[in-house]
Amino acid sequence: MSRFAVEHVKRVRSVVQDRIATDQLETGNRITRSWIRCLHDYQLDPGTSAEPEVVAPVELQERQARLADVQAVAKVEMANLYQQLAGSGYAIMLTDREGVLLNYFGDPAFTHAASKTGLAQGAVWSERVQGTNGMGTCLVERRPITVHRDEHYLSRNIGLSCAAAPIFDHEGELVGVLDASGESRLAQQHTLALVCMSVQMIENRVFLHQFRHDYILRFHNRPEFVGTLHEGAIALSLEGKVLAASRGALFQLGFARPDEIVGRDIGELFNVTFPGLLDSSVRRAFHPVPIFEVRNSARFFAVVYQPVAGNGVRRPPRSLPCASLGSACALDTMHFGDPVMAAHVATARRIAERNVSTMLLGETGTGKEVFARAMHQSGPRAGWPFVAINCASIPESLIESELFGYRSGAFTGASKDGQRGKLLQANGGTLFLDEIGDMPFTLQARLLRVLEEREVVPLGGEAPVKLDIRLISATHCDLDKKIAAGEFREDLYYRLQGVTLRLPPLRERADRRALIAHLAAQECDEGSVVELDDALLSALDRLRWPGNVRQLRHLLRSMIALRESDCLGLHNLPPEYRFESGAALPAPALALVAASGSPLPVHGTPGKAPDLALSALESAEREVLLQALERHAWNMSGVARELNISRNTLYRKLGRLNIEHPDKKLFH
Ligand SMILES: Nc1ncnc2c1ncn2[C@@H]1O[C@H](COP(=O)(O)OP(=O)(O)OP(=O)(O)O)[C@@H](O)[C@H]1O
Repeated sequence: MSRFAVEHVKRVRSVVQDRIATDQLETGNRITRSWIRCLHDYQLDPGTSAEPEVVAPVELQERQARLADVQAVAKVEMANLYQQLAGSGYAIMLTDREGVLLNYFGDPAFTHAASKTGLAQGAVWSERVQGTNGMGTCLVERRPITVHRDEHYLSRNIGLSCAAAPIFDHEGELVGVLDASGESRLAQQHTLALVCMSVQMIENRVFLHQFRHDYILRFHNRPEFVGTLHEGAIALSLEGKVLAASRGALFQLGFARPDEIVGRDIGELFNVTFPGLLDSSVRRAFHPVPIFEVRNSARFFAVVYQPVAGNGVRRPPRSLPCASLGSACALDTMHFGDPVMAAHVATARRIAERNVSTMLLGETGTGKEVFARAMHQSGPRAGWPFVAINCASIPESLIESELFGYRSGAFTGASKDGQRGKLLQANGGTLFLDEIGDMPFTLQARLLRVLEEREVVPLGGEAPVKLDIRLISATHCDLDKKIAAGEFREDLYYRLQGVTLRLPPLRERADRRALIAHLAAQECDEGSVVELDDALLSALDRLRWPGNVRQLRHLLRSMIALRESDCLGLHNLPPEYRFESGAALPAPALALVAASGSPLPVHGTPGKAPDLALSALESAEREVLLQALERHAWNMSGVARELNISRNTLYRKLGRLNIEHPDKKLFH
């Protein structure tokens, strides 16, 4: 035994005996308490040279099978965590509740040394067998813990540094431990925080998977956190009774144990009715809706996800709104009888279960992202993340790290904790690559390689991480032209477009009127009903809608917000829309006519000067854009943000509407 080991054994014995002599068995920190258990209760020799205990292969398989649900999810998270820590000599391990090591991801530099101490599959790391250690002591304490170097009880383990966090099931039962262990000199402060985040992710995903055949309410007090590891999740029966709640849900609602809310009606927790909540989730196309908690009136944002079809799916009662019947309904709301959209929905349903890459084409605002989300919702990946990345709005220099992530210290300015790229954030779920036509050419080759090999190597990292994603891409560009111009790789194009769906512009949709009524209903507050009279519907039906469904939604939103009564008519239509719809001449268009001295040509009239060949609506749009540009002192990012469009879309609009900076300087 080395001199350090001998001194360690002496120190452990003296600390424990001191405590026993002074009758302080229950006091002290967690490490001391653990040492006392080891010597006093388990009668372990801190200097033992006994071989590490390992279960037989058959027993290991049985234990792995018992925790199959957790293991399936944990493997992905372990790979992600390993990737974040790779190169720092760490191994990531999962144990069951008896401390038997079920899975091991090891840094090659560490694996050899680790196997000597028993850090290998099948080894038993309970406190009773291995003394004070991350996994075993975490199981006893039921809390996250780090056990660093000579805080270990056995002298043979003092070269290790372990960060471990417990994994609980939805009933609050401890099911296992996730642990990152490495050689102590490489110990990092933030390791325990990363392990805790991974555990939270595992618990959430296991919850979503286990209750995938039930309704699941996912919520947070910030809308952007719904769908992230910070969210709370509550599984609901068809009648709206709480079946189970995730740890995050209990925490946010201020409950200590699941049995405090299981069996309650959702209306006892939030000021909503279950059918109302289902309805508004579907109507809002699965964007979080505000709800209020009953006890403290705290505001949350929530989405109800529908049961995924499959064996054992219980049929919803007849009284629920049609839109909430079954998971396929997310796709149902994509059309109201338009034959092109109906065919697309049918295709999307046929490929819902298969991992076919899909390319969505269509003008801006036709609903490509909404459609992609509906596809995600209707497939088996619904409980997993939907991650959208807009290739046009991220500066070229950042796209690579956004997509692939990076290891700590990979480049100047990189966060010290590294970052998990969007590809890995989407692991298990769907990655939506919006505006793919604007992806820089050099990055296209790298993306293609990742898609072919189905694994990612983060910037500055060495170890590849397996990738399991469904890919949906979208663009308004003519990719054929881009390929011909050498701006888009043909091989990537074929890899992305397993199935191509072109979403029709709003002006070509045969179900325009029904869609208008549907969106108007979505824009109303719960409980209120707004009617659109025939004259208004006809006027809206005649418009050309360059901004498609997005523009329609915004117009309806402002008309509904400004209404004086619940029946909307032509008088509610803003003046700039009236001319084109045939209702009246719009004020901004009049101003333009007056300024130019010419009559205003209708849209597309040939032979006119380009700056005048604008429809009334385009003139109005031009006016609105000019005002926004003035407001933001011609700052493009500010204008794009205010109008909720990408910078690329904004530049396209400026070109189309002949808007130039007054000083003809470059836009910034
Ligand atoms: N089927 C739909 N149901 C409800 N709302 C829709 C639908 N389609 C589009 N919208 C509305 O239009 C807005 C724009 O949709 P989305 O972002 O999906 O369009 P897009 O084609 O991806 O646009 P862009 O090319 O500019 O990114 C959405 O925020 C939503 O409000």
